[in-house]
Amino acid sequence: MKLTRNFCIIAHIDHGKSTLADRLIQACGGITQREFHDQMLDSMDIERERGITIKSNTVTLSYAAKDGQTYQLNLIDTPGHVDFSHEVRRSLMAAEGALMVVDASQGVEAQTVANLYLALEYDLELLPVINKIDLPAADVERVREEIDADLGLDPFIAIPVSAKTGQGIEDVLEGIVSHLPPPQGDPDAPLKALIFDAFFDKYRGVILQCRIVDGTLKPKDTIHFMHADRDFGVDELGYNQFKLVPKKQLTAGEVGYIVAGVKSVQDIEIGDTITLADRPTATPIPGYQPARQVVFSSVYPMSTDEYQDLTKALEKLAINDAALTYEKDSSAALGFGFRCGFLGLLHLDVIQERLQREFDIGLVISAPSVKYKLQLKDGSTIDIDNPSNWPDPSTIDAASEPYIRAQILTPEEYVGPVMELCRDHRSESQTMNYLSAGRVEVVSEMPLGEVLFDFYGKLKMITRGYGSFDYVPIEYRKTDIVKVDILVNREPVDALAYLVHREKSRARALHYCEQLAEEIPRHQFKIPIQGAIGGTVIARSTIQAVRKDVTAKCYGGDISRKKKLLEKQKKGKAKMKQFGSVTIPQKAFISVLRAEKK
Ligand SMILES: Nc1nc2c(ncn2[C@@H]2O[C@H](COP(=O)(O)OP(=O)(O)OP(=O)(O)O)[C@@H](O)[C@H]2O)c(=O)[nH]1
Repeated sequence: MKLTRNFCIIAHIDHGKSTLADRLIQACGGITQREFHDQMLDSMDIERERGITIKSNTVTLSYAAKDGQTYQLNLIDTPGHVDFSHEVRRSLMAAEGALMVVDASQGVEAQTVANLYLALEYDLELLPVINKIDLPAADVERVREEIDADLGLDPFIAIPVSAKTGQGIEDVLEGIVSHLPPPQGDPDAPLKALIFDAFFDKYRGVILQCRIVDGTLKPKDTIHFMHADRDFGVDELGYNQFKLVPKKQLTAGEVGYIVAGVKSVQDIEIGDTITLADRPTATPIPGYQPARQVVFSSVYPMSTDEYQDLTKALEKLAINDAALTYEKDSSAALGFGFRCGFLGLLHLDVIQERLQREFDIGLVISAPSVKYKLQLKDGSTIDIDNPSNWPDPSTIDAASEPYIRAQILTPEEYVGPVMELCRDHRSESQTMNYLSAGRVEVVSEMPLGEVLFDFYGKLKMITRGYGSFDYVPIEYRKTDIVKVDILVNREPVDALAYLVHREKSRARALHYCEQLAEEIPRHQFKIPIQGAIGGTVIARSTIQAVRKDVTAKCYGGDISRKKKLLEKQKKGKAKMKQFGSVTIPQKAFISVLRAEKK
């Protein structure tokens, strides 16, 4: 155990966590140059395109240090986005130390601080790494000052590196060995191990990633999941070295994989403690938190023929993503679909893209919503995340919605606009802390529902890209929420209904109406589009009538051209939805929601 180091890399998004991980792996000969390709740990296509690490992966490296000893380094990768903070927590729980990467040109940002707090919560030893020193804008001394003043870490142990050129990588490996502590634990005690991740393999079922805290685990042992209260027999265990490398045992302090006949990640709970069924430990590892879905949205296939495909696709995605929940939902306008729960807006985006890209299903997705708590006049309380379940307003006594504490770091000159942005998004309190190097931390308590749509994009715009943002959920607070219906030709399109604070209801309804008026083609009659609360119309626009003959310009002469045009029109129709007598293109739904997210 003295020769083992379990560590994570934490960083603000884009500061180079994945690139540094790749470099460390390469330096330890974890993979040959030929096999090596950039962003090794980001395996999914979408992740690679977006440059965001979503599923954590772990890898065991062997490092021959300058002291003549060979160390086993377990690098536990962590996702880099607020949506996945519970996954970050689990990774941190599996480690004793963390490399805290700070970009030498950007300095400390919101997620650097948020990650620092998380790491301190789990008592991790931190080793600061100043990355991207090859950049002309790199300012290592300024970043050292920030590490001291803003993070409270020892600036003199910070290691300057370039994950791009490889400069300083050896120093990082030496720093890991000398600065981060080895694990502790008793190999003879009853088994206590943390399941910190899991992924699904077509041939082997679920591969569990675990950190053994105490005890020893061997093939053929029966493991017991303490929170899920389920037993599984261990078929195989070993180290993750890009390939799964089977071993005879995993023991206290080690990190490795387990194959145990688990069929779907939904069958177990990540973050759970496993122990031996016939010699259990008395208490699970503390700090367990189940994944929390905070954003909900309905997903419908564009064409009802695709419902089965959508069902299968969601099943497949959920097998590998324990944080995705879905249940049957139906809409008068769109037919059968699913109500899905997500960790945040990015998680929703990723799932939506995968459904469309990997499974090629045309989708209509309703406006994302948070979960509201309602106190009814009959004394009961209900949770509502779906506008279609919104009760008659006269039965509601009080409503509350989830609030967050948002933490924004911005250069001083943008503080005014940032505060204004927060106020525009119903911020209830704002405090400012002046940091080093002319930066300010703005802490604001505001509704989660307000940051779902356009907050992050606007923040980036008003701070010219320098502002950064993170948040933690805090509590539910009283609110005044209304349900807005969107009516096309006087018929409500239920998939477009949304829940919103009364103050914001008109502006959003206007936006919907205008957007739909732009996207819905003219029909042979006039189409009113309205936003309404109950029976009261709060916004409206109109699509004028037109009579359109697509073949008119063919002078009747060219038959094949005429055919082609009709064919084209037919194809176009496949992407249209019929609502009463009005045809709405899929594009219209998408653009209403898109514009909202910006
Ligand atoms: N010039 C320079 N660029 C770097 C260096 N390290 C990383 N980058 C670049 O910075 C960008 C972000 O790097 P990533 O490794 O993807 O960052 P990350 O922190 O893992 O980002 P997420 O996975 O999205 O959390 C990429 O374009 C890298 O090529 C470096 O040392 N020098």
